[in-house]
Amino acid sequence: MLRLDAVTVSFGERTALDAVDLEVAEHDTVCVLGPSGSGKSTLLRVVAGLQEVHSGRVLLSGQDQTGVPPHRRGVGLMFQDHQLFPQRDVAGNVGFGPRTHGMGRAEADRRVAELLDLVGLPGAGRRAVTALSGGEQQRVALARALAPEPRLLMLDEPLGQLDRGLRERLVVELRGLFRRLGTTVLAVTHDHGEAFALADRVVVMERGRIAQAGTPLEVWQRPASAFVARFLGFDNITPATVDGGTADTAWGKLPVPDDIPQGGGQVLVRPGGVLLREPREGLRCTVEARTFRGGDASTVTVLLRPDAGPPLEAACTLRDAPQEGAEVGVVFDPREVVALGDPHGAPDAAHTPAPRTAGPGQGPLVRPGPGDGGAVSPEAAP
Ligand SMILES: Nc1ncnc2c1ncn2[C@@H]1O[C@H](COP(=O)(O)OP(=O)(O)OP(=O)(O)O)[C@@H](O)[C@H]1O
Repeated sequence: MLRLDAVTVSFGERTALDAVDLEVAEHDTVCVLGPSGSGKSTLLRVVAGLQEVHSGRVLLSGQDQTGVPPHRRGVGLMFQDHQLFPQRDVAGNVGFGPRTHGMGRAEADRRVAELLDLVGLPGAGRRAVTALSGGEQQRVALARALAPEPRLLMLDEPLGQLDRGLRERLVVELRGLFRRLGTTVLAVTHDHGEAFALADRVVVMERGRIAQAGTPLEVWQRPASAFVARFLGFDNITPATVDGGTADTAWGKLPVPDDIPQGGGQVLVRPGGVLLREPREGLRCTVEARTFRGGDASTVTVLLRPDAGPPLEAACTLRDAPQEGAEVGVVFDPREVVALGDPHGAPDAAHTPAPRTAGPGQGPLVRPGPGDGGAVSPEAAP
């Protein structure tokens, strides 16, 4: 459906997109994730035809879009701030695209009613958009973006301004809606929880480049670099030398999975792999703090200060969480130890899945769950 070939965009000295290759298969939802300034919005603008490329090409359904103006590309774009027309009512907003494309009034009215049903606002056509809640405006904006039946729907921080509870609900609804309609979606967000809940594939950007692309589960289970791991909220990262079944680290010798690359590099230990024991066992640590993870008060992150090495985070249930100031021992679960690629963010070839162009329904769905501030969290992943 969509292909970017080595797309580069520069603003003066600043390279916003640096030879980006990307594919989005028909019916897939791809979420582009990344910190502020990593190039996410520029990527959408390039596909929409709102931003010229300095080199490379954008292809939609195999056709080079060079020189094709935005309104002829057949893509829909929904911005973070909705950009609804305040002087028009809900129906006027949703019907705007079809009407300007020459659809008759009766047919456009039917379409508007259909779309309002679809987004959960049946009968809201005559309401003033200024009198709607943020979540309702969001739905109207979505219905308006869907109305011209774009071959590709692009969403820029679609749930960015909504409160957390609403985002959690809407992200599940959106996913269901896109599945039912078979819409092809390219969305950008800086919230990894949202991306993991919505996407068949996620693309993590770092300074204008793709740091990793894969299914949510692949990226979550095997972050390709320290940058990706830290962006996903993992902090237990340390240099390591792997020899056989152990890694020599600042925390001592860690057991590692059999398939981990040998030699020098960095490892990540996911918090679930930091197991709390009696103080006599394993690496001795002091409990510095305990924090709740997102909305799930039963899961706690325990921040540990080890006798040796950088701080560690352990995940455990509230029931099992030791008190602040307590002394504990830590042992490591090798299944939660992951080798990371280049610390500067270049993908580790061994762990970066090749871009996939599969059809719908093949990506794992990571259900909303507890998270550290995100709308939904991939921590619910298996
Ligand atoms: N019109 C412009 N003129 C100059 N620099 C720009 C322009 N648009 C974007 N940039 C720069 O290009 C880089 C990428 O910007 P972009 O808006 O794509 O990032 P982003 O990942 O969407 O960020 P955010 O999450 O903050 O929206 C940034 O360094 C930004 O300052």
